[in-house]
Amino acid sequence: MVSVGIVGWRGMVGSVLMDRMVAENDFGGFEPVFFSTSQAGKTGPDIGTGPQPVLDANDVDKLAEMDVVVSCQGGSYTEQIHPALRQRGWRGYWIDAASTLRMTDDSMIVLDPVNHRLIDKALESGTKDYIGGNCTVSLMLMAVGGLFEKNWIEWITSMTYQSASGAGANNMRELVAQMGCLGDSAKALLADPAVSILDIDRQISATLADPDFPTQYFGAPLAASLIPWIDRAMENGQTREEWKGVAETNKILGRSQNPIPIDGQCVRVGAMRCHSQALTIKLTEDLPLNVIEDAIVSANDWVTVIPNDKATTLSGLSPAAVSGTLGVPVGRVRKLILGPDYLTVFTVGDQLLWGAAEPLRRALRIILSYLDSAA
Ligand SMILES: NC(=O)C1=CN([C@@H]2O[C@H](COP(=O)(O)OP(=O)(O)OC[C@H]3O[C@@H](n4cnc5c(N)ncnc54)[C@H](OP(=O)(O)O)[C@@H]3O)[C@@H](O)[C@H]2O)C=CC1
Ligand SMILES: N[C@@H](CC(=O)OP(=O)(O)O)C(=O)O
Repeated sequence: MVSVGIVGWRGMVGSVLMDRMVAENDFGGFEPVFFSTSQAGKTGPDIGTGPQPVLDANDVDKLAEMDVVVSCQGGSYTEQIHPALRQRGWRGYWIDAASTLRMTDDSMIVLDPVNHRLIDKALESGTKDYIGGNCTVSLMLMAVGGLFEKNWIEWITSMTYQSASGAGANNMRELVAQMGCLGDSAKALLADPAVSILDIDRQISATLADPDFPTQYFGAPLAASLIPWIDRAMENGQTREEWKGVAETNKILGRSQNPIPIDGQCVRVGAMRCHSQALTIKLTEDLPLNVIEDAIVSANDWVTVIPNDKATTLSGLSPAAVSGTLGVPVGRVRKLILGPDYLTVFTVGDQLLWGAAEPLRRALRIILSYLDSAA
């Protein structure tokens, strides 16, 4: 039976992955083996088949016994373990959430509703590293993959509204702590309807500026504010998150030789786990909106078009509405006054599901079924 080593199952992305695998009955037909850098010898996650022993995730010999390794452990783990495994001749499949291997020549970025055909080709040609894409990129492609498929996109500029979860579990906690701190500081003033809103605003501003305001992880207030910087600086003035938009999208689409220009500003906002994006799309031709919407919704089973009215937008096109679901709504679809070939859309998606865990569990299924058919 195929053995699948799972590393990083305790973390945020890994826990979402475990939940999805249990929900989809993915555990079956292979032998799961759980690894941890800190819990070796303890009991693993409950996957409905009784307690699982946990092995040491730094034990390269044990990992090398696996046919497939799935890692949600993070980039430094990948940097250390992946080369060690390959150097000792391991030819197994490596599926990873971390960005480390995404742009290597030997890897495939997996987002099967968009690039299943390329994944199949990669399997046939012997590719062994299958890496989940950047969350913002994967969610953008889930939203408007239909327009890419039709070759209707000349370029895109994306303005993002990215959730705290993209920065990690501690950052999510810090966002909630910041919200709590602000709420507490204004509580007495809010209780008195006669208090001026400007007094409340002054109180909030003072709390945001207080040296004790919790900013250890974000480095700045996020609640009642935003942070227009994600990831590290690139030499050309982009942040790395912005660079990933063009680099990863074109790799996922297999267009590295003939890339579609994509650029914009990536901004952290006070949402918990859904990234939102406003896209300006330069179309290759003037297409009617109904034709555009048809192409968007027919691209995959999760994307929907939200009618461009206030009530439906408020109820269906927000992080609050989408959080914890696999749905990828696309709304505010209209032509810009810039011209008939300038389209704008707004889209929201769960950053931990389609943005991280879901492409990995589906890549595992594809690889297992490939191994099964090759056996
Ligand atoms: N966060 C995100 O939204 C996204 C993350 N990714 C990538 O996924 C990878 C993992 O990210 P993420 O899940 O956020 O990382 P986490 O920090 O949540 O988890 C990583 C590891 O930390 C260890 N750990 C230490 N203390 C705890 C604890 N109290 N609870 C749970 N785990 C703990 C666990 O390893 P051990 O069992 O060995 O102790 C765990 O596997 C990163 O490479 C990231 O780039 C990709 C897309 C989106
Ligand atoms: N950088 C993303 C999250 C993430 O982990 O991205 P990547 O997998 O590309 O490092 C964000 O902060 O929202």
